Amino acid sequence: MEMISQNKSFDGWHKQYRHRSEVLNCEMRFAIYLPPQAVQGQDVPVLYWLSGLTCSDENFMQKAGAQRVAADLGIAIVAADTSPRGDGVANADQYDLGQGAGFYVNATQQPWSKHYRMYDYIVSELPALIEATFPVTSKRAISGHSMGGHGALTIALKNPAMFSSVSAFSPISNPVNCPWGQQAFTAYLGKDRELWKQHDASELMKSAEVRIPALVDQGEADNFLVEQLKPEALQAAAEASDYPLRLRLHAGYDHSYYFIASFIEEHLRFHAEYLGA
Ligand SMILES: N[C@@H](CCC(=O)N[C@@H](CSC=O)C(=O)NCC(=O)O)C(=O)O
Repeated sequence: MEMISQNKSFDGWHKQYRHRSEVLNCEMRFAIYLPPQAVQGQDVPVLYWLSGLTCSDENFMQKAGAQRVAADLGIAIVAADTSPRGDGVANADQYDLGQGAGFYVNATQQPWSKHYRMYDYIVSELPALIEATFPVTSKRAISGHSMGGHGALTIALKNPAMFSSVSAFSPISNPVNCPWGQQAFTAYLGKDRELWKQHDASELMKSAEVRIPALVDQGEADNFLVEQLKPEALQAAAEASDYPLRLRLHAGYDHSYYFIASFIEEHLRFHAEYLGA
């Protein structure tokens, strides 16, 4: 693993690393924010952040403004990339499939299955690397935006013992019923829609047996809201299964990082409560 940048921030450090991923079969990059408590030798809990379509490890770290509160609370933040990358990695012409659009699933279909195993990368390889390398505890939370909100919710719902809480901004809440999800799941998982449901937050929430606290924020002026995001499906699933979901709608906010920056402090404080930070 090689460090490729570091910047001091709120008495902690933002660092970017390059590493070889055995799961994804390519070189990957991630970013970590280590709060001052970690710099001073204390082991701290970790929030994993999953970004949306077209993003890398950089969007959240540069735009969300999370470092001040993470420093205050003593939480490390790991921002993953959104897909495998490189010249030898399959890609597509559009922004919502292929590199930058891994959808946090393990692809079973050609030509994607050789590299696109983002589910295993986020659930296994990346946390193992982080916990072996940095001064962190095994207390974890997970959050994300849009495609990354879908990733955070589905990964937490499928692995509730791994995370103490989950949150999302503007998640793709019901991918089996929206164009982004249908396109990605057809390409990565094939045509069997029953298999898609294993990666659909609304479907998973209906039948969740172990329930970790969930917070979702959604802007009402989001131009993807009606066609792609469908938070009403998640709300209905939570009501049907009595899931502890807090879904908040915010007038005037759109899909951008201006929205995320407005509410990230509340998400960090929500996670801190369950992380014991
Ligand atoms: N370029 C596309 C829209 C891409 C986009 O809006 N990406 C969002 C995530 S959308 C869902 O996963 C994003 O976070 N962009 C990066 C940023 O820094 O804002 C288009 O033209 O429609």
